[in-house]
Amino acid sequence: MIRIENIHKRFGEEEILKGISTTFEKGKTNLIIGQSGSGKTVMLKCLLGLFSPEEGRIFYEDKPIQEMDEEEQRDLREDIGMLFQGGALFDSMTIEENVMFPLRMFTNNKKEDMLARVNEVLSRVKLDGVNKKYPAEISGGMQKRVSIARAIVNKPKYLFCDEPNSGLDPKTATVIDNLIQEITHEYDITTVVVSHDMNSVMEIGENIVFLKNGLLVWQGTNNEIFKTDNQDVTDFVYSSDLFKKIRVVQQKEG
Ligand SMILES: Nc1ncnc2c1ncn2[C@@H]1O[C@H](COP(=O)(O)OP(=O)(O)OP(=O)(O)O)[C@@H](O)[C@H]1O
Repeated sequence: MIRIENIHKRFGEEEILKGISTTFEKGKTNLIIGQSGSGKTVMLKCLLGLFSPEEGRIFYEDKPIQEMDEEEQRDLREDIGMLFQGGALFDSMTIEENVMFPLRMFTNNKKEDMLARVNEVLSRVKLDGVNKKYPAEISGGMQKRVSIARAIVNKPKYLFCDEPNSGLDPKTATVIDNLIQEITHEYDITTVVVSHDMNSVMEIGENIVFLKNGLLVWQGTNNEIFKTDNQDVTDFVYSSDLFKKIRVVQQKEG
């Protein structure tokens, strides 16, 4: 569980996050959504400790990151899996080496144990047998699955995903969304996904935080987001023609 208590983040004169409080629960896919420039990435970077908010606190379980000593911060880093936009695999490493990388960084495990774990997570993302291939030799969707395998190889308690679907076709994007959600439930991870994508909102939005101009203006589930009358949210949700048409049908059906 991650709890955010009234965080403010400024750059010079400009206040980007204007007092955000919320909770991201364990075992749920938590989404941060909002228009471009609303502060999603800045919020993600605050959660990761890459930016320090001027005010407010961020709790991992019941410990604020601001009060963690170096050892606690290192432990926290080990507990975090990251799925970067675009996948961010190392091109010159094989799939096996890519997935093993966090284990080499953070553990002193024996090579055979690391390999067993790599095979376990590759199998979990349905990529058995690709170990010796290079990223350029597999499809974009498969690369994303390798990135997911790498993000979970060290059994993280927290998983952060930055636009996990960018560059994927809608069908593959849905496969990736569902995989993220399944893994979140299976391993009881606190997952936070930054997204623009309405399909992701529909598929996996178990707890959605909607930001506008650095403020949290709405929070709820994927079922609730289609029923809300909050104008900011409906402008965002129904910005595509498809969703506008769905809304008209829904309203006709009462
Ligand atoms: N390091 C920085 N220094 C100064 N301003 C920054 C910095 N990082 C972000 N900002 C500003 O903060 C605001 C919010 O940016 P942020 O990247 O969080 O938006 P976003 O919601 O993630 O947008 P997008 O969906 O386009 O990625 C923007 O006005 C941006 O220019």
